[in-house]
Amino acid sequence: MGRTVKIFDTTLRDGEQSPGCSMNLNEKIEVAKQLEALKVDIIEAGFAAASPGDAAAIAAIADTVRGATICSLARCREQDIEAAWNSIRRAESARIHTFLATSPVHMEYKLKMTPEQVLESVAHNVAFAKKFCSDIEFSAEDATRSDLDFLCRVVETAIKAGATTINIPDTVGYMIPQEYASRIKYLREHTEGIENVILSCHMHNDLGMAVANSLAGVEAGIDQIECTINGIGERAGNASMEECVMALKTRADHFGIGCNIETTQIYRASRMIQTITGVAVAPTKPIVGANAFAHEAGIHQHGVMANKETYEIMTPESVGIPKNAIVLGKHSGRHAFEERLHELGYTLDHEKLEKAFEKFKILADKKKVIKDRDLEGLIGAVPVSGEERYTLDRFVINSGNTITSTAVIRVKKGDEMFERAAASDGPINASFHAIDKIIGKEIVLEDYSLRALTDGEDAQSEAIVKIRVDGSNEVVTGRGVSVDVMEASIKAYINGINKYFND
Ligand SMILES: CC(=O)SCCNC(=O)CCNC(=O)[C@H](O)C(C)(C)COP(=O)(O)OP(=O)(O)OC[C@H]1O[C@@H](n2cnc3c(N)ncnc32)[C@H](O)[C@@H]1OP(=O)(O)O
Ligand SMILES: CC(C)C(=O)C(=O)O
Ligand SMILES: [Mg+2]
Repeated sequence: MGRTVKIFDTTLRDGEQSPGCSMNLNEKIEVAKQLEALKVDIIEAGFAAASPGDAAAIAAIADTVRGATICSLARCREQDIEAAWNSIRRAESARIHTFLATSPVHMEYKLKMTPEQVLESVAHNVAFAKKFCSDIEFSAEDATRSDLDFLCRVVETAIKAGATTINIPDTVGYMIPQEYASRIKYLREHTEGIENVILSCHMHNDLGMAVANSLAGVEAGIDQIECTINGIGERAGNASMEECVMALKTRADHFGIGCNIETTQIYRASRMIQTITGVAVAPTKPIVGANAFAHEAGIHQHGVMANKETYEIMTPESVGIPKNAIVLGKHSGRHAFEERLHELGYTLDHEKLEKAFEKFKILADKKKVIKDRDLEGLIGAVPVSGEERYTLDRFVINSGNTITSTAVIRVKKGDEMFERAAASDGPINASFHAIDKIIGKEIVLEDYSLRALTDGEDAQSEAIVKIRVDGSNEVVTGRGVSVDVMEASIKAYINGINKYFND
């Protein structure tokens, strides 16, 4: 294979801009490590000027991750660029990514700048960033609704000022593949110096064409795809990494273009993002959805039994969905347990493995067969982030359709026990109110969901809560897993509270 494209992952920046997809420091580091395992070329770790928390997370990732370039976004403002540099400066390889909108509507109404002022700002700020860092990316925000000749001038200006990567984003997901390809062709033919830089695409999915547009861009000469795990991102999301990468791999006959991604890490990355954000992908989501490799119809099943290629264009193993060779249950030992975790992509240190094994045995007493989803639930998909300040000790709930629900909850904090009771119109509310009394803070429940992790009567439930503590701007995601729906819900609420205190 001749050409390769770089994969620029922006799960931690644009992905985190998805409503409800905020991540804390430990979670961002876990995601960054998984991106390292995926062998992405560039990790956009955040937007340093957005908040001290964002800047700290980028710096921690710059200190931790090796192999990938670590990048921070910055507006065309000196203070943003300085904040970006300060957060990435310790990375093995660092990039400042600065951007400015170039479409008439953005320039006039949002920036209140004339086209000439935009050109001046690009020249000034790219040159300013270049003083700190040799690797500079410039993005012309809303490039796809910008006047093409003006866009050529902007790109030329950025290149002259020192940009080494030029991104042509479809900020509002407006493009059609052929149209984007011809824009790229026009830019390549009418922009001085463009042959000396990396050309990048960054497509949004408002019309469901982010992946198709990225691939059309690559065919038209784009060298870098900006994308996110599970396609999370602003509004309808960004181009999904797993779809772009597997399209290039599966249709190598058509594209003849490779990338460095270790595709067997895709499934784990997808599960990790779902667990951390509490945002599940649709069962029909390509590559990573629960049905992506399931065959329901008789004719399909018959075909697959004869030869998988009748209905499978890629194998589940190629994206890291492991074959279920070992059945885990109450008679399984540490070796089989550890082996299965390995197959699922988890390597736990001795202490975490022992804790997980203990939990596994307790669960195996309640459930006949422990499935992969149960295991992921059990180890929390990512090793427990931060210290567990509060843990659930016990609960008693009284509920019915003709009575007010009451809950008595006992929570452990260090060596102390705290117990409170509360009444409400439902058992979940009553439990959460009892916990609020113990914590002594105002906690607003923004969202709550419950789903079965596996099928069958003894399935474990996974509860996800999104809470806001003490009027904080940050919504925290908590997660709890149990065969008992009430226990899962209470654990999720306590997990969210622990995360709030760990942030
Ligand atoms: C297409 C994208 O995804 S762009 C990235 C979007 N991501 C985010 O916005 C998340 C992080 N953002 C934030 O935390 C905040 O918006 C901050 C800290 C960056 C700025 O906050 P505030 O100072 O309160 O400004 P606010 O967000 O209300 O408005 C944006 C300001 O930046 C200006 N601006 C927007 N884009 C740019 C740019 N690329 N370069 C320079 N200025 C810009 C706007 O014109 C506006 O300026 P004004 O305050 O002088 O009117
Ligand atoms: C900052 C830029 C690259 C962006 O996210 C967009 O234009 O969508
Ligand atoms: Mg974007």
